[in-house]
Amino acid sequence: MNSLSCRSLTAGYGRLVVCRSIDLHVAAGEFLALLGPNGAGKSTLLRGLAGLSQKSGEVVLGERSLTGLSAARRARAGLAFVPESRGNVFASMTVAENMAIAARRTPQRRRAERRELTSSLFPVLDRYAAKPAGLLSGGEQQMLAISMALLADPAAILLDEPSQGLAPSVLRAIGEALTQLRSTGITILLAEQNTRFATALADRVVRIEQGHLTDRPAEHPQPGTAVAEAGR
Ligand SMILES: Nc1ncnc2c1ncn2[C@@H]1O[C@H](COP(=O)(O)OP(=O)(O)OP(=O)(O)O)[C@@H](O)[C@H]1O
Repeated sequence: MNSLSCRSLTAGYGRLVVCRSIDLHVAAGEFLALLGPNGAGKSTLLRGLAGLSQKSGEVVLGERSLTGLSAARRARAGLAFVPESRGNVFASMTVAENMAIAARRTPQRRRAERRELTSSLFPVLDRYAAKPAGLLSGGEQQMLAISMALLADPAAILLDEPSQGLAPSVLRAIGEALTQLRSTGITILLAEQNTRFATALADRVVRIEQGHLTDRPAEHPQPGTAVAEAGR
């Protein structure tokens, strides 16, 4: 696990600047939720950290500067990113093949440990090992996408609205998995519109509005206490 921070991060698309001069620090092992309404810039900030929309500023993972590195290199350096959109899996390949691809750079011994973790987070995927990933439900594809990110053995993970469009029971399963993941000590930055879901899980919450972090206080119950409720 490593801390993740950015300083004066500006991110956007082409000429469009969405996030301007963002300073953010996620401590090693912390679970931070980034909350904000539709279009506030949550995805753009995560994409900036991941190397997909950064225009300027610094991004640092642990002791290592990721500034100037491509998204692929940032991933290899230990920063995993699970984007918002569905279809973050290889649809025509089986669940097992998707997992094997995700774990290909992970050392053999560590790979077995990671596989044990993902199997315990999302046991349903074990039943579908031989099924083409494209035939999984949206929620199961989300579980597979998170599993694939974890199989690469990252130090920190960026999760973009994993709750989006999920049925309450699936949301509950994802929430429980994230609670379990939190206890492994991995650094987590979760972008969410679902305040209830995110505040139930996170150690700390920050808000973003119109591309700026704000000081507006957020509702913040004890970590992990309302996961089941948030999924109802
Ligand atoms: N690929 C893109 N090209 C141009 N503009 C974009 C692109 N993606 C997002 N935007 C714009 O950037 C702004 C912020 O969008 P972003 O997706 O970061 O917000 P968000 O907080 O994640 O919202 P949501 O919860 O709806 O996903 C919006 O005005 C959006 O239209």
